[in-house]
Amino acid sequence: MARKIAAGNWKMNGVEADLVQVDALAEAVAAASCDVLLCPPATLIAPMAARAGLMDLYVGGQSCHAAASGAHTGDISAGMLADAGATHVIVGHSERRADHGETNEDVAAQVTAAIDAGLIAIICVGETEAERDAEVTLNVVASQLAGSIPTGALPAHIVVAYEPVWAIGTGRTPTLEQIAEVHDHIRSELAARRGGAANDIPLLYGGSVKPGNAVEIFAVSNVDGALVGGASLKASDFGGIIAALSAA
Ligand SMILES: O=C(CO)COP(=O)(O)O
Repeated sequence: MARKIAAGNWKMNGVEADLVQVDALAEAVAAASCDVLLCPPATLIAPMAARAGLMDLYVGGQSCHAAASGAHTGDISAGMLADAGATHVIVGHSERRADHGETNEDVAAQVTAAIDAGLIAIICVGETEAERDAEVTLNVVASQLAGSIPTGALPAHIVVAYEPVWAIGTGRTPTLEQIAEVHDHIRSELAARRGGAANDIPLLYGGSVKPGNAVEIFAVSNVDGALVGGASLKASDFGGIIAALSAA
């Protein structure tokens, strides 16, 4: 059985004053029966980790470079994220793939770097609206999985997040049947390569998850949690999602 994870991706939002949201999450985290992770901008990783103190809250990065160090202006390495207090890193988010031209090969190299630095890599996959309309969603997701996960990566070191691009920040979500179809497909694709160990890889759904739809999404087969954008910025919303996952 895979661990359950409620993960928040703050994207390029948040300044130090917003860390009060971490304090406000204390009760929800203390009551949680799932892992809780927040991925703030890199500038807030260290202060968030310090703020988390004795709380059972993991802190993660949103991206990392494949190299450990060197002449890569503006980039950050997995080792630097770990040094700042991160335990996880999101890789291959569709916004990185679109804004920075990251390919499956780039993502696979980042996953290797993350694991080498002792981080858990949260690998994002998902189709565009045009791909869904063309009925190639399952193929797209399968080829992203095949290309973005290095063969040597152990299940304990990776998490897969299914994030349909058209559902991100739009308030639209796939139907529960569509989520089940993709998550079941991801599980069987992983099992084809890794056998029974694939069952230990948490599969997160991401894209317009809110407290109001979390309960039904967490009841879907092979959904082990969520990667939450907008609703992770407010402790009251994210707390509701954590509670829904804990009860699932
Ligand atoms: O991209 C996402 C998380 O990585 C999802 O964002 P929203 O929850 O804002 O749709």
